[in-house]
Amino acid sequence: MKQTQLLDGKALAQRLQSELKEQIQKQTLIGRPPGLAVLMVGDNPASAAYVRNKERACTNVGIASFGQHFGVEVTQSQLEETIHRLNQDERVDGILVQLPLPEHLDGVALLHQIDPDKDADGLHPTNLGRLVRGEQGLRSCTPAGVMRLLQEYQIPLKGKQAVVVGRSILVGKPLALMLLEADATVTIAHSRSPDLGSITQSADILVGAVGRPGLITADMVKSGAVVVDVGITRVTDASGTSRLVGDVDFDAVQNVAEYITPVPGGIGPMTVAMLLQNTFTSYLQRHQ
Ligand SMILES: Nc1nc(=O)c2c([nH]1)NC[C@@H]1CN(c3ccc(C(=O)N[C@@H](CCC(=O)O)C(=O)O)cc3)C=[N+]21
Repeated sequence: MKQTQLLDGKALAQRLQSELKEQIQKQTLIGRPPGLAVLMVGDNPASAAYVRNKERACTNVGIASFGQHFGVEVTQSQLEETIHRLNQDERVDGILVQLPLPEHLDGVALLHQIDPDKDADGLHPTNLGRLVRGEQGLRSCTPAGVMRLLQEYQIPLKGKQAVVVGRSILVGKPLALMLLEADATVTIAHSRSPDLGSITQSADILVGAVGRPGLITADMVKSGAVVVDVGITRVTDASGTSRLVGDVDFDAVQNVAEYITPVPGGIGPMTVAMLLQNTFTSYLQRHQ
């Protein structure tokens, strides 16, 4: 059997971050570094770990962090006021509300309050609309990270069959549009799609973006396909050790796929790299 090739998101993300660091060091005319504000609510340990990762990555490349961590008792209007203040704050180029939020808060309403030009997550309706229209705009980080990784390995997309499993606003829907923009023939499948395997079998590019470990098994993958695993679930085994697993049964699928992303070390680090990139892009654009 031909050896599968890893799509090494971790290595590419590291390279992109050192390139970004150099670019930021060269921006002396603006007189301040780019700034990113990550807003987090509550004490979800996974979210806290991601937020720490993002802030560490900011420090590494020279982006100033204006993050705030709120207790679960914070109100919708307190968060809205915070966002309005950050919208006005000249030191801040990117604002991100870490999801998921506690039940009593309306995350969509918060997204609407973010200045679209500071929407580092690319989730404001204006930026999603720009994506639908094929206009320039800030793009959601995870799907942008998938596209950048595919580009790096020169995976052809034009005229290829792409199947995205998952239809979330964070990943599935925007990624489908980006693949379409790259001239792939795109199918979006999801938890209500009957006979998922027969759909995924047609994929030259197969993306798992559901968040259900082991959903994509080897029999669902066409020989020679490019398999991208966006799902990241933390599981704890019988001995009590926890680890991250994707939607793809990696051990079996690597015998069928030509290219595959690992979890961890695949799309996760690319998401962070794209967040930093978006922050830098809006920093430059706000000073043109
Ligand atoms: N507004 C918002 N925007 C997001 O982009 C967003 C979010 N909310 N909520 C949660 C998800 C999840 N997410 C990840 C980012 C980095 C890694 C990452 O760096 N993962 C590493 C491992 C990290 C570890 O070991 O814990 C890897 O896969 O190699 C994972 C997941 C961003 N998300």
